[in-house]
Amino acid sequence: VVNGEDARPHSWPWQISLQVKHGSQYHHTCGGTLVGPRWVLTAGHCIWPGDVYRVVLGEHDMSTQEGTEQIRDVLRIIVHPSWDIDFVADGNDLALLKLDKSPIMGDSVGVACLPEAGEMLPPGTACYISGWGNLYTHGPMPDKLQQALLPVVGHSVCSQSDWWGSFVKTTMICAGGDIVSGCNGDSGGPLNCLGQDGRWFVHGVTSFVSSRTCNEVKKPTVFTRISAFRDWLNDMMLHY
Ligand SMILES: CC(C)[C@H](NC(=O)C(F)(F)F)C(=O)N[C@@H](C)C(=O)Nc1ccc(C(F)(F)F)cc1
Repeated sequence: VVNGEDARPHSWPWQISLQVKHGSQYHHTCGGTLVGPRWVLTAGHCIWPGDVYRVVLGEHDMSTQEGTEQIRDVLRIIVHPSWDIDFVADGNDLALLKLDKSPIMGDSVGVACLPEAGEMLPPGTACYISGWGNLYTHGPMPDKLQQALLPVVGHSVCSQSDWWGSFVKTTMICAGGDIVSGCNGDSGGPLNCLGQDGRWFVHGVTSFVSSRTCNEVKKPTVFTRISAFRDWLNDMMLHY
């Protein structure tokens, strides 16, 4: 997250760290959201065939053991059938991970609320991105979970030719701007937006930023719009 701040510990209890095994060590590769007791939603581009993953929940500061961390193995990975890393602009950048067993829910770990199918955020809605991604382009990863307030950019603006043009689809959400943005390592994490009832809802899954620089003018962070995939999510979680 570029130009963000340390999140209050565990204020986004559905935020997870997706970690990939290299040799005998695991390291953070993407964010994700706990969307069911045994289900984590992340980005399709976070998943590479043959890699071994684990999920860390209740995490805040990656450099210390805080006693709130819970580690779970991944039993099954379901990448959206229409996701293609060579066609990022087509969207469908989603993957569902089934955990070997549910984490223990409490103050540090909880399931996210998701928007109903088709629910759209009015432009200008203030949402928070959260993640352990780079603090700036080619910069370091933070130890503590970061967050930043990103205003939602309407599709009519975001699809202008000097913005994302035809690379952005209506199955995506644009948010942020030239000051605050997601960055590599935030991939797959949540876009947290305050609902009418005072609860926080996760509306987006962090998908892409400019390939030139994370916080580029007129290239807001692009998220997969969860409300466009509720049927697929429900079908998968019911069936597998
Ligand atoms: C998509 C991921 C590989 C990666 N995502 C992120 O860093 C994330 F945190 F924003 F999710 C990314 O945007 N990386 C940059 C370097 C990139 O490749 N961006 C990119 C932007 C637009 C498009 C296009 F045009 F296809 F839509 C493709 C890639």
